[in-house]
Amino acid sequence: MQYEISKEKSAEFLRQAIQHMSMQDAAFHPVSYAVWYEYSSGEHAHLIDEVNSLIEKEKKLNEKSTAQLFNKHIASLDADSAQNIVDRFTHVVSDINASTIKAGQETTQFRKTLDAWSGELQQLDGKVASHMGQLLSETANIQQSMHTLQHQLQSSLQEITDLKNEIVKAKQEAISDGLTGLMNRRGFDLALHHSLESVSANADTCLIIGDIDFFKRVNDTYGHLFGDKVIQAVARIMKAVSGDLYTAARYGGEEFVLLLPHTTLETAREVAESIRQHVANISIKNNVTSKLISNITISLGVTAYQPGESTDSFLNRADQALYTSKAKGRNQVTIITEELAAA
Ligand SMILES: Nc1nc2c(ncn2[C@@H]2O[C@H](COP(=O)(O)OP(=O)(O)OP(=O)(O)O)[C@@H](O)[C@H]2O)c(=O)[nH]1
Repeated sequence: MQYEISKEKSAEFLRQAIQHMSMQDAAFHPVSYAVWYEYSSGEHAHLIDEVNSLIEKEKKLNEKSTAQLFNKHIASLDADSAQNIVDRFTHVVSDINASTIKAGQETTQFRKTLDAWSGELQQLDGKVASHMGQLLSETANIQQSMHTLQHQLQSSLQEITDLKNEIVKAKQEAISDGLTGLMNRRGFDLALHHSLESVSANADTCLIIGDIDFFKRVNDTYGHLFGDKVIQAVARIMKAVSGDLYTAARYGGEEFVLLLPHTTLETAREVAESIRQHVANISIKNNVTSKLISNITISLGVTAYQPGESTDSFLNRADQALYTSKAKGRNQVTIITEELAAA
């Protein structure tokens, strides 16, 4: 879905969407707003066809058919697009809410004025007093409708807040690893791109890739659950070593990465060496035999970013360093500089 449209055009879609929504049986909420916004934008031929045929059959869309349309045509959007829809809806509802509050205040003032006049006019002319009574009762009805609308808008705003929180949570979950709480590969790739795009990215940005040694054997010998505990223990080390300075992630099954901005290759090597040593000191209880298992090791590769190179080339060089460590017997750190990689 494209959102690169002019403000005027999007305001026009909003206006049309609200008009359509007001004619349906479904309440005003982000889901129906999203359906009608997309309908009004004219972008989704399938959505438009289905809405038109539903309206032809049912006259109005109810909650169920609106939710079905949303799930079928809109729920597949990514978190950013969903966020976009919610943000736009928040603005619309907040604006309407503000106008309603203002209109409510004006109606209250109007009623007060009528009340004051009513007393005076009653003494003068019975007919005028009767018209005044009608005006007062109609104003009271308007006031009641305003209260109801305000109440509905307040619940819409609450619903939007809940939805926003869910989106924030979904976004967070999309970039974190469930087993370790570290960033996952997707999150790391985003962080890496972001970091390398920044003007301060230079040769003092380093990357460490680590891979637990013979991990298949760990799983085969002690079981998958024990393997998970090992992964979690290594993740804790990565987290502790990173602090606020570096970005750590679980890049794959038993593979970890660490991005070190503003760090020399020598410091990165020391960090990698410290990770290696900490992992070699891991000791985990095997719940089946109650014995402590401590022969866990990790191989690591380290390299420095070469200004202008692609993220793939940066990652590949670190990977090359890691596999040199594996090939040389594991449980060690290898550094590859640009010159060595080219050789
Ligand atoms: N317990 C557990 N195992 C996993 C997980 N993800 C991947 N693995 C296992 O990790 C193992 C990786 O094995 P390999 O890629 O063959 O490598 P390795 O045995 O570590 O050997 P080297 O890397 O050459 O030292 C596989 O057996 C996967 O099943 C996970 O989340 N939990």
